[in-house]
Amino acid sequence: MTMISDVDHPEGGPRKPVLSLRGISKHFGAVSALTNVDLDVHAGEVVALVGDNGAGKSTLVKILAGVHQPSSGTIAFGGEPVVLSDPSTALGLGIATVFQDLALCENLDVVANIFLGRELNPMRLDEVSMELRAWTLLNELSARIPSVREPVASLSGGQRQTVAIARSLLTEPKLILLDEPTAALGVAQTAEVLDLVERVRARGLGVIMISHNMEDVRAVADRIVVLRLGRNNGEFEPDASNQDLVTAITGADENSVSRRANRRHAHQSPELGR
Ligand SMILES: Nc1ncnc2c1ncn2[C@@H]1O[C@H](COP(=O)(O)OP(=O)(O)OP(=O)(O)O)[C@@H](O)[C@H]1O
Repeated sequence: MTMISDVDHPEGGPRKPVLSLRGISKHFGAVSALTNVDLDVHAGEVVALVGDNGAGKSTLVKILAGVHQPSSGTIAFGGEPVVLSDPSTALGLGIATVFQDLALCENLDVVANIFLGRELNPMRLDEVSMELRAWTLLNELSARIPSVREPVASLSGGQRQTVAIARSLLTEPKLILLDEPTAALGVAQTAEVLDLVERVRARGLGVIMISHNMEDVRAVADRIVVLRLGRNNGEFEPDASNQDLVTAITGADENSVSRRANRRHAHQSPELGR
């Protein structure tokens, strides 16, 4: 597996980002979903994208996946300006996306799901080679899947997420976008998926992970980027204080959020966009 960063800079100069967004805006009619967003992501880096409901996270990921076109701004990928005109262009350039619904085919087995879509089997591998490739990929990810011939309908939430991530790695992307990979998972399955994210990072990929769960974000992210009302409202180290994060996400400081929560007799810590 080639590490992108080392190849880019054999003399050891400053690391170039694999992805650079400059001044990205997106309007849906009168709604400004994103305004002038700048963002860099490096190879081997996990960037957590956090923000309240409607902050623009999904819109940003959909622009990178080629689903939406930005209204203005530029995207550079691998140091070159790119136009992500549709999903297959984004995938072909090396940007893979795992959407929240995972887009798995319930009745098909793990191998068939990993190779779902003709563009993922360009070499027209036969069944045995496909099974071997799927096994190798899952082993590299230390995935806990009992059998690649299981229909995905019989797998746990964490295992299904694993299959979807393995499928996205088949095309050897340089950047992977994960849309709330731990949503609705229990403690053990969340830990399994976060381990998987670590292993994807270790392969030298850049990772953008949308999450509403600050514990997950702190566990795995190298950097936390906060979107608020469609703008980049600050970038934080994973050990940033809750107060700083809550302030950036909601615009209110944590104490005033807690006071409001107490008045409602809430027993949980402030919810961040959930
Ligand atoms: N296809 C669309 N048409 C019109 N408005 C849209 C569309 N997609 C998103 N929006 C609007 O853009 C804004 C940002 O939405 P987006 O889904 O990107 O936020 P988000 O941060 O992903 O929120 P959530 O955490 O709830 O998923 C919202 O005001 C939303 O209503």
